[in-house]
Amino acid sequence: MTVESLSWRVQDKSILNNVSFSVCPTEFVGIIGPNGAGKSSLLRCLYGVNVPTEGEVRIADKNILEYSRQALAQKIAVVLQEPPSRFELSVNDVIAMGLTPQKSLLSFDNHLDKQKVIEASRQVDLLDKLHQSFNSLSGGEKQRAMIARAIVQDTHVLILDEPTNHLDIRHQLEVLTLAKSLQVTVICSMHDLNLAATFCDRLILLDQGSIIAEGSPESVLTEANLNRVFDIKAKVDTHPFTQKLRITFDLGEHIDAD
Ligand SMILES: Nc1ncnc2c1ncn2[C@@H]1O[C@H](COP(=O)(O)OP(=O)(O)OP(=O)(O)O)[C@@H](O)[C@H]1O
Repeated sequence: MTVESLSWRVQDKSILNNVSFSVCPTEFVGIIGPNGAGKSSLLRCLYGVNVPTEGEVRIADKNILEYSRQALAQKIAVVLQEPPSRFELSVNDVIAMGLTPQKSLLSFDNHLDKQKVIEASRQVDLLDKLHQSFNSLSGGEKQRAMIARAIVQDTHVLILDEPTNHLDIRHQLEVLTLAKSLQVTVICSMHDLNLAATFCDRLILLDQGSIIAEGSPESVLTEANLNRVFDIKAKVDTHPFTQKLRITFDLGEHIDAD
């Protein structure tokens, strides 16, 4: 996926300014930045809901706006911050909806399809809830069901908008570990900088619609960048378990981060 000189304006307000980057196959890219920085707006451009005012998003060297809805759904699976609440369906049926883009209009679910749904529900720890109604799931369980739906969609690109919203810490780690293990390209907006440091190969730091820094977690999650963009005092050192970066922060009253 390549994003080229992308700008997006609404009602004469500039939300995204001249954003460019490329994502390599199987790379796990995190989009970070403060509230209102433009993370969700950028993701919506990547899956074709926001139409860029300037620039374009390309997959396999073709503008995504030139793909049909079904063709795009064969390329990109999306899990949003808030799971839809209108599904009067079982968990099994919601997950099985992920199979639709790969199928022709009149085909029925076969044994392999059923196996895919069972396997995905097992991966997100919902096997025992397959026959429960989707609406009766907790917020975190709904989120995991939507991730299972994205898994069965079987695309090369997975876009996750704050996927750990609603999840307890164990499920946060499990869902991100699972996303990383899928060996697909993942583009994921995140607020938790420690999870971003642990799971992402590359980070894009957005502020007021522009890329402030891009690169390895070590090059992006610097104390100077974090202090500037989030207006906090940050300390960056090494996580004792993972040996990745660990970020601790404060409004500046308790630490001296000079
Ligand atoms: N359709 C729209 N019409 C008007 N303004 C919009 C629209 N969509 C987004 N915005 C504005 O664009 C800015 C960026 O919003 P966006 O949701 O992309 O930020 P974000 O980085 O995802 O924020 P958060 O971390 O709070 O989820 C915000 O100021 C928002 O109000």
